[in-house]
Amino acid sequence: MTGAVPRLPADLTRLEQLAEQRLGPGPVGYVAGSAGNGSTERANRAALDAHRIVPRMLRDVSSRDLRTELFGRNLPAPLALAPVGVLSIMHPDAEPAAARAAAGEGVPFVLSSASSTPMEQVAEAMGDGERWFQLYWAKDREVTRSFLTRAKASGFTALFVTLDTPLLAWRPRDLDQAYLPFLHGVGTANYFTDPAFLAGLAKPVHEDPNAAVLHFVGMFADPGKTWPDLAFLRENWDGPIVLKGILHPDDARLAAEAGMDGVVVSNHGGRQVNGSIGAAEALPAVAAAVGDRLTVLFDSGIRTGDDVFKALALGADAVLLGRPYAYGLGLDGQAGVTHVIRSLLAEFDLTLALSGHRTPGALDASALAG
Ligand SMILES: Cc1cc2nc3c(=O)[nH]c(=O)nc-3n(C[C@H](O)[C@H](O)[C@H](O)COP(=O)(O)O)c2cc1C
Ligand SMILES: O=C(O)C(=O)c1ccccc1
Repeated sequence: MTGAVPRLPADLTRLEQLAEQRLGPGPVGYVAGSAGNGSTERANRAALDAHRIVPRMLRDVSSRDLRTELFGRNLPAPLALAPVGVLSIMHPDAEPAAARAAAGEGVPFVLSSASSTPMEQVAEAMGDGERWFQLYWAKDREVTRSFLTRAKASGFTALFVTLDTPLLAWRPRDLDQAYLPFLHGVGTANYFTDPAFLAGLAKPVHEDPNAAVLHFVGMFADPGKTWPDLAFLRENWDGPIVLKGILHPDDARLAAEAGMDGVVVSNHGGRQVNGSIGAAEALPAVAAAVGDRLTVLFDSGIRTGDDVFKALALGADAVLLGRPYAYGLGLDGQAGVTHVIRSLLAEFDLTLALSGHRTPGALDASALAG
């Protein structure tokens, strides 16, 4: 044995508890926490657990192929890392470390608008690794336009527009601990380096950092947006656009009508509308409504390889992973994220094989009971 950090467990569901033991209560509380009394976070798990896999036998699973095409890109597996803001609260290496781990495995990294590292630096850390940019759609149109220009110039190929966070939800853990990272300027890196954002400040950031943070809090998202506003994004982004936070099949249809390329069926990991439907409960109806027209991605509650299997069987083309990689980062930096990606995909590959399937595309509802 070398080094002080023990190997991370093969059972990824143990990471949250380990992170609680080894990292500070504020940061871990922020990542692990959810909205309200946590009933939607529990519903996410219950919705996945309610389905059971019904394995098939004698189907020659000696070789499997996890490769998946998304938005015209050939990926090694139906997996990407979800946009998670403020990652420097987990580890000083933050987004560049997580992004390097993703790039090393060929897995796309979705960079949050609220990252603790400017997008240009994350892009540089990734080399030619596949990167997608998550947009918090700001009130200030020039900031949005500038973000799109910067993201394009930095090699981000797809745009993920998060619709479920026009306001931050009531999150009791953060309120009780008085822990809100962005009030200390964490998560503002893309804004504080943006000429359009800086132009909106009365004084430079170093002269009045509190005013700059308050300006960020007041403008990073916009509860006034409606469906016709998507035309602005379509005009200013020539790559794929994916709407994140879709739960209703009618919203998925509206996304298709607005010329979008995909949706992420997600409730933000239970961090926004407490009391809302478990994300996996919403997946079949969304896939039935738009699966032939749009790429359907899924997140919220994925913890194991069998969860990936179930999401694909319920109609997703691929999944995003949120909290588990943030814990991996917190516990062991880039190596921790690599561990999480490899473990999840190895378990998924074995679940696929042992259930009698060779490719992700072979999965449908007939693989499940319940
Ligand atoms: C600490 C934290 C920060 C997040 N920040 C963002 C963000 O900046 N943008 C976004 O679209 N989603 C954000 N999310 C939501 C994730 O992209 C994803 O939807 C969610 O974590 C998936 O659920 P899971 O954590 O159960 O895998 C965040 C989630 C966490 C836990
Ligand atoms: O915490 C979150 O879920 C989130 O989406 C967010 C929003 C703004 C800043 C940092 C994270």
